[in-house]
Amino acid sequence: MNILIADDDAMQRELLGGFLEKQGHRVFAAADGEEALRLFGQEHIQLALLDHRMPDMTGDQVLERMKAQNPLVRAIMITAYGAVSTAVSVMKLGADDFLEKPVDLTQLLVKIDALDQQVAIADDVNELVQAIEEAPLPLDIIGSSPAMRETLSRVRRVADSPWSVLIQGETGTGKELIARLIHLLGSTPDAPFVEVNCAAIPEHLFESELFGHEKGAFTGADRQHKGRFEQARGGTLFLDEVGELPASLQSKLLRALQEKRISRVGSERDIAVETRVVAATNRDLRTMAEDGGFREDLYFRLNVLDVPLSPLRQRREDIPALIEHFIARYARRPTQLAPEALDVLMRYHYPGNVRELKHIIQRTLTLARGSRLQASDLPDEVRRAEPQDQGALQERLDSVEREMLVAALDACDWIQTHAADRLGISERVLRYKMGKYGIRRKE
Ligand SMILES: Nc1ncnc2c1ncn2[C@@H]1O[C@H](COP(=O)(O)OP(=O)(O)OP(=O)(O)O)[C@@H](O)[C@H]1O
Repeated sequence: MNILIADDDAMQRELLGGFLEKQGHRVFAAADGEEALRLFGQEHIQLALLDHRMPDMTGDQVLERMKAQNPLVRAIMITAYGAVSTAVSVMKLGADDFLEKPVDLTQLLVKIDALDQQVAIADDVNELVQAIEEAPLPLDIIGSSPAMRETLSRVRRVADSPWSVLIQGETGTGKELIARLIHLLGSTPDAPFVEVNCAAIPEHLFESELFGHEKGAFTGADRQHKGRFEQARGGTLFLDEVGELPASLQSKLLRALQEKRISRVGSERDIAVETRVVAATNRDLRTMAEDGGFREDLYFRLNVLDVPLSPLRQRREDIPALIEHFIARYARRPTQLAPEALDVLMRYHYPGNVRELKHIIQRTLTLARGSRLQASDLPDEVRRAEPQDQGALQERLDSVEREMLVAALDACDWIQTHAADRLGISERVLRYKMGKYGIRRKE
């Protein structure tokens, strides 16, 4: 096993390390929490032996962070002699076992043996997860920022299920692309992917567009017509801009989703439709549902699984790769980007997100004279855009947050559990934020 020992006592590290190495394990030793976390990030650690009391962090704080990176890591906490209550609490926090100091080496071996099987299972699961996360995507989707990686990992997890998915993000963030990806990674990638833009279809045509109609159902219905629901049978129906769906149709859509049956306009007959629904919106559908602008039951039906997409200005790390991608796709000859042009593009705030960046590159490629795109080739509104004063914004947000925390604590007589409840956050998050802003009760 690869075992990490974290203990500020050098003698203890050497004693345990030497002993475990003799048993055939690979040992990594750390003198404090920070070093332990660094090693954990670099090495494939299967078991951690953590001293509960270290100068910079407690063992359970270290373990909590390790678990955030790899929830299946195994850990034995080493506590002071007689500290049974600590031992119980560290087990609650996710350690598999504990040992009291001075560590009895025979007992240590017994405990490690007991964890052997679990380590093997954890390794298998991690390998599987990694293979899924790293499999190539069937579409060209650029994004290695943490936000985009999180989105893509979520997509991989939800794609294979039959449940409805709601993709939420500003205009141009790639919602349609993600919907197609969900379809292609799903269980019926060869079945149809049918799109309906709920904002583009006039209300009076909507029902027949979605559910179809029989010949003679209304004036002008000179032929039978299959609706998009039926066309998407066995595959995916993508409801774009679902927030724009008129109220009268929301209930009809809800019925179709609940009963998995539709009827064409002008027909009494029900038709069974096994269609997966993926919806997208740039509106805040939850607030709309709360305010009565969107049926709440339909919102819950659509939002069984949700995939949020961040605006491009919140994942600027993706901009260079996206530019490269669009240049490769649209340039007619080898083209480069001058560093000053990249600077300008990195600073711009992209209200139209990735679509806007794509249009900027297309436009610049058409108008630029040389094979090197200069800052002066970029559209005026991009060059002239005020740099986003992120520092100032963050400062304002922080000061508002701090004020809210203090007000809640004051109102609750500084009882943290109550204040956390009032703010709708966990007590742990409250404590973290109090630490961050140095909030202490005034004497
Ligand atoms: N991560 C990405 N990698 C590559 N291309 C992207 C990415 N995200 C978006 N695009 C491209 O940007 C354009 C806009 O994407 P898309 O139409 O999916 O956005 P949307 O969120 O559905 O927009 P709207 O809300 O206006 O319907 C498309 O040409 C798409 O291919």
